[in-house]
Amino acid sequence: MANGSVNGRGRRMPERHQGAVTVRRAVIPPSTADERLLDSRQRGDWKTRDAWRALRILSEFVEGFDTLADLPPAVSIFGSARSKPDSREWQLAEQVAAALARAGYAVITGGGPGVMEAANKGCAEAGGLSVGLGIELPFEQGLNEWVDLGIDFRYFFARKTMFVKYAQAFVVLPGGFGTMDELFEALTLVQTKKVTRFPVVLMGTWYWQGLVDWMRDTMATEGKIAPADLRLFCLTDDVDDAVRHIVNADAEIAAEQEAVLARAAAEQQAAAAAESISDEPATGPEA
Ligand SMILES: CC(C)=CCNc1ncnc2c1ncn2[C@@H]1O[C@H](COP(=O)(O)O)[C@@H](O)[C@H]1O
Repeated sequence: MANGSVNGRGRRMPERHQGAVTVRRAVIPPSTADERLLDSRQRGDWKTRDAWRALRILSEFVEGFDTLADLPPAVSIFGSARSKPDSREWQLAEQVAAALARAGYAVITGGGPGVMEAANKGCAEAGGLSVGLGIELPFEQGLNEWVDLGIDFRYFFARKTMFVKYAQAFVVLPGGFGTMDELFEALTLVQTKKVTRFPVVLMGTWYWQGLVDWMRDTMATEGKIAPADLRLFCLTDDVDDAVRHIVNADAEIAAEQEAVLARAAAEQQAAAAAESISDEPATGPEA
């Protein structure tokens, strides 16, 4: 990720974060790690370079898992990097993040500007843990100032794993390609049962209603999704509604997990009791 930080003379200087590494001015390479990995024109040296890259990719997972393992329950919030503070989605992001923080959730965003910044701000100001998972980009940018725990990633796919692994739910506000990518990845994971019972809340009915109508009238009608798939997300502009949806889903999952544990414990107890009966010496008239 690139960032313009301010030097001693108050001037902005070009800066890029590449995972743990920060480079400035002439040392900034002309492309990003993702771009170099995905560029198939350099296939000739894949055996040596890609093998090394695999270790670097692994290290991003290790860094992410290590840093985020102790996170409290969290919600990932997505939305446009281009939204301005006076936009409806900025306001909504700030409010829902604050409400989630008050409900005890950490908030995870992409750490960038726009809706991400709004969500980090809402969370931080409400006293929640505000997390930003930044990404190395070819143009100047940095973690927004409201991120209190930040990790910079080189690779989009390693970063995306963290959004899912360390969140209990997704809230998706109006956005462009990046937001669509994150929304549909989440829906695909739930639809294919790679993650179970993962609430996805769409906020901003003025923006999403057209897409939801198209999903119902075209996608479902033409059999590309099941009608039940339309229930994998909820659409609301009401902050309390959104938080309630997430809290209720969480409570249901916790109750289900408790029931599974209780069943397993009861089965274990029954098996142990049966074993002790069969171990007892036989008594009776013939004994
Ligand atoms: C001004 C600008 C384009 C900055 C880009 N800076 C970014 N910084 C961090 N995450 C990003 C950025 N752009 C896209 N993303 C990712 O994609 C989503 C937003 O993409 P979009 O603006 O909807 O398509 C975010 O939720 C985020 O995870």
